[in-house]
Amino acid sequence: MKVYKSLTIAGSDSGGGAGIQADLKTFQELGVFGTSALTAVTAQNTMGVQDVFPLNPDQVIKQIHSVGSDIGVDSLKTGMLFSAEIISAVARTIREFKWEKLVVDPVMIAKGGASLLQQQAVAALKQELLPLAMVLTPNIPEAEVLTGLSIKSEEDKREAARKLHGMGVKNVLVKGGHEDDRYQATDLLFDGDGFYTFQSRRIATKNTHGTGCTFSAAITAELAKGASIHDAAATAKTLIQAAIEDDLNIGSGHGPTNHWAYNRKMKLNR
Ligand SMILES: Nc1ncnc2c1ncn2[C@@H]1O[C@H](COP(=O)(O)OP(=O)(O)OP(=O)(O)O)[C@@H](O)[C@H]1O
Ligand SMILES: Cc1ncc(CO)c(N)n1
Repeated sequence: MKVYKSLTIAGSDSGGGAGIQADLKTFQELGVFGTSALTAVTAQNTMGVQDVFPLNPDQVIKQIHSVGSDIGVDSLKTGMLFSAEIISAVARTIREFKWEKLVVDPVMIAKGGASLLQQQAVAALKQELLPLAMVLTPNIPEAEVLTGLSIKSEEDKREAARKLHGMGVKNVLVKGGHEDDRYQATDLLFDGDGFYTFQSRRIATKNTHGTGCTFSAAITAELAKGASIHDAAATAKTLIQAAIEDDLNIGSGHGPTNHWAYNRKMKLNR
């Protein structure tokens, strides 16, 4: 049996809903062996981020080398990277290993408003990491920071996606979770040629902690198995919909989604 492997380079969420924990659970749900390189430890729960302890770039790089030199990497994703120094070191290492199936989730701010990326690191993200990305998955506020555009309409989303593609990203997937739409959650993919939308019913819930991490981890796992970006995005959208729908209601703030809901839903639909 061929074993597919995905690596996540991201922060730890002690609350288990986002970051490395969400990524590994999602890889598992999609039948992919998950490995990780931690960039930071956060003390975090459904109420917010209580503290952030970044690792130094050498500590991050050593973990990536340990995984890359022995276990192997079919695809990888980045999440919380925190500083320009970590971004530069990670970009250098990805170039060294010549990994191509890279999903960059440009994590900037946690739900409660805590900063997961230093402001001065945005330039490094744009210059060093975006040109290596096979897929970039910004939410609307992240797409605004990266492009300097204000995104209010579907056409604005398209313009932002075109601009990000111009920065060297092969496929741009602008997520619609933050949109002011009561009925639909619509994600937009631009592959350099055409636009594709992935739409679902918007679920009325406060328990959406880690949706972005889970969504980009699902894309990463599907790419490892050889899926096209279009198919990977479709699977990720189905998985995140099932995970949000199956409300766990953990904690008293923004709770996590259910990372094992997808397979159960697929079995029921069979
Ligand atoms: N209430 C909702 N109902 C259905 N789908 C949703 C909802 N909120 C988000 N999504 C979907 O979840 C995925 C992640 O989108 P979102 O824009 O919330 O990412 P994010 O802001 O990076 O998440 P986070 O920072 O909380 O991890 C997208 O596919 C989006 O359409
Ligand atoms: C560690 C970590 N990564 C990403 C996010 C974004 O959801 C978070 N809240 N925490």
